[in-house]
Amino acid sequence: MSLRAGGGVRVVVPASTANLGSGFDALGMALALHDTVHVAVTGGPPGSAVVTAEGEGAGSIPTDHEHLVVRVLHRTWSELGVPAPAVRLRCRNAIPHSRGLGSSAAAIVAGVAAAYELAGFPLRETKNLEQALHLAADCEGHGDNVAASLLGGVVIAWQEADRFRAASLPAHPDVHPIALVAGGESATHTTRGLLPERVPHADAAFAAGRAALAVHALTTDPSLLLAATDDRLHQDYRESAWPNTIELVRRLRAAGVPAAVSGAGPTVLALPAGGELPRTVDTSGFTALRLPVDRRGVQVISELTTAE
Ligand SMILES: Nc1ncnc2c1ncn2[C@@H]1O[C@H](COP(=O)(O)OP(=O)(O)O)[C@@H](O)[C@H]1O
Ligand SMILES: N[C@@H](CCOP(=O)(O)O)C(=O)O
Repeated sequence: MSLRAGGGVRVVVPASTANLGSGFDALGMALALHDTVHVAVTGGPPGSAVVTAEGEGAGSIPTDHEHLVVRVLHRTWSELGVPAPAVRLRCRNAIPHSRGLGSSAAAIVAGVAAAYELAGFPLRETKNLEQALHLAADCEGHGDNVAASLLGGVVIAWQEADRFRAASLPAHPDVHPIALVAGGESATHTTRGLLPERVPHADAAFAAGRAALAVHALTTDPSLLLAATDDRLHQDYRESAWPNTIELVRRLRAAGVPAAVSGAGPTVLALPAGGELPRTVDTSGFTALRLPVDRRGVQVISELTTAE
């Protein structure tokens, strides 16, 4: 692939559900709902960008160098030490924005992945993949959702010194995610502002046990998902932003369904045994989407394009 006019890539990137209840900023899972971004290198003024988008966010997101994917392309090329060419982007967005399904993380991963591949740093090489993960997490501010979109499967994200790292594990075949997508929006940076500086030691210990259990439950023994998805680190602190979301999580859990806020909300993630929600729980106001786990993470395909 090449940064010369005529080079291009198609990037297909999955949504994510972060936190999984107990694993605030540490656990994520990729979901089979995908955005597609075509990036073409053109012969226009270096650094310029023209974006067309259809689907989610079309009409409200920028169509120039302020577009999130373009900003990330530029930052990535700058870090790689290569000059930014002119680009044309075509985006088909299926991931709803500001709902807790990782739309910004997916856009960031699309930008980093496209920039790496076009600059000749393929993500199949471990060193490039590790650097790309760090850069994407640094753009997002935490690693859980970008790691899921980049790597697929169930991810564990952590930091060593200032370095973001992640590992991906395959989900158990009996994990059947249902996203109950809320009608309203909630910006992640707003609800991060509702979190306290400190939490009680007992809650930290509770979270450590349940998050470790969540890895076991998601990969090996889904019968433990109800206990594993119980949270004390973020959901209740954010309740004022989406009371209906918290109420639905409580009703599902009272009915024995493993449920948590998806990412920073307001969507609810349910992981019912057998993949069916009980009819007794009223989910009105939310749209249920069955979204299998995406196992592959971001896919980058080389494309030849027209140069202008
Ligand atoms: N595909 C996209 N293209 C451009 N910008 C995007 C895209 N997806 C998300 N964004 C930006 O990210 C914002 C949503 O980010 P955030 O509040 O973190 O919610 P989410 O949980 O959906 O990631 C959108 O309002 C938009 O500004
Ligand atoms: N751990 C983060 C996850 C945010 O995910 P998003 O998909 O809602 O952006 C948080 O809870 O803030």
